[in-house]
Amino acid sequence: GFGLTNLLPSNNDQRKKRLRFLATRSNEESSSSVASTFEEIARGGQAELLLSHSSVSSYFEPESRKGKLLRLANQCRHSYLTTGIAHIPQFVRLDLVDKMVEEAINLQQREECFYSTEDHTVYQEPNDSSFAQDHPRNALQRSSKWIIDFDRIDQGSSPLAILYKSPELKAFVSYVVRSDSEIKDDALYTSGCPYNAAYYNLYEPNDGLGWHFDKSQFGVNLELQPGELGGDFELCWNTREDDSAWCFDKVQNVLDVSDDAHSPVAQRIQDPPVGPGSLVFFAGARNLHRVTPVVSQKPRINAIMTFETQPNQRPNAYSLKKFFGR
Ligand SMILES: O=C(O)CCC(=O)C(=O)O
Ligand SMILES: [Fe+2]
Repeated sequence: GFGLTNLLPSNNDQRKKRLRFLATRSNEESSSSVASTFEEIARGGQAELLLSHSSVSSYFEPESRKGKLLRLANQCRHSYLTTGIAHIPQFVRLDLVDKMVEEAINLQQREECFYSTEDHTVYQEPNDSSFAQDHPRNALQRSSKWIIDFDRIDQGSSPLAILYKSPELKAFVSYVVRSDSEIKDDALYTSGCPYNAAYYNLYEPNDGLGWHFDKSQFGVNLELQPGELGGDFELCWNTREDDSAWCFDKVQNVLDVSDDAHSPVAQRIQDPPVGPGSLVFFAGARNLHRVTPVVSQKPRINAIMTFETQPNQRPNAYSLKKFFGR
């Protein structure tokens, strides 16, 4: 399904009417008040907890240990470490969720987007001809979705860009995801890539994402318009011990039996029941994950924010070409 054709009525007059409606709506929006700082964005959602301490560096110091924020952070950290996923419902308010949904749809209408349809390997690495074509190293996955990448988002006014670039969010993400005992340095960086730093995903009917490992080290998923039917996020916990191990046997196992509900692999698939505004931390570089095909008409929309342990990191050319068209 191609987005524009699905979103707009097929009748020409109706299409024009719909476009006029969308245009008026976006004019009205820009004249209404827009949240332009992290503080404004955080109000009214669980993200507000990130404002409850005066400086970012004091969030997690002993004197605030009894705080709600630390409890939430520790719950997330524990869940992330033991299941590869942590879920915070209602992290951002619904009016901001609506703003982001509208931003994504408006950019898609203006064709500021890329529809990825190419098959890809699980590892997001080019084919290696020293392995058979059906070996997990080369096995192809079918995916399709729209991406509105970071470069297409208004850096000054988009709530997504403001959220992504805020030191408050980064400090929180760092606390949750960088808790492995082998990691001494807890620094975390936003991406050096102008495209995959933070982006919107739009899945229309039949769109979905095959099994894959992420190229960015840490991914945080902000759910905006979860799929009504289909479009489930599934993560297979413990697929590989580190970001570069191949673990062909485990990967093969997931590819072979994951659709069998009684298989041990299926039981390791995490699928949190998310709602609009949910924040989901997922260890996507280490754990195979996918999005099942969307069945209902309403598109599934979310935003992915990526973080790295080193500054100026970028995904490889393969991933940029296949998914971002860049
Ligand atoms: O859309 C999702 O829920 C997951 C997206 C994802 O895995 C990705 O963009 O790499
Ligand atoms: Fe992913």
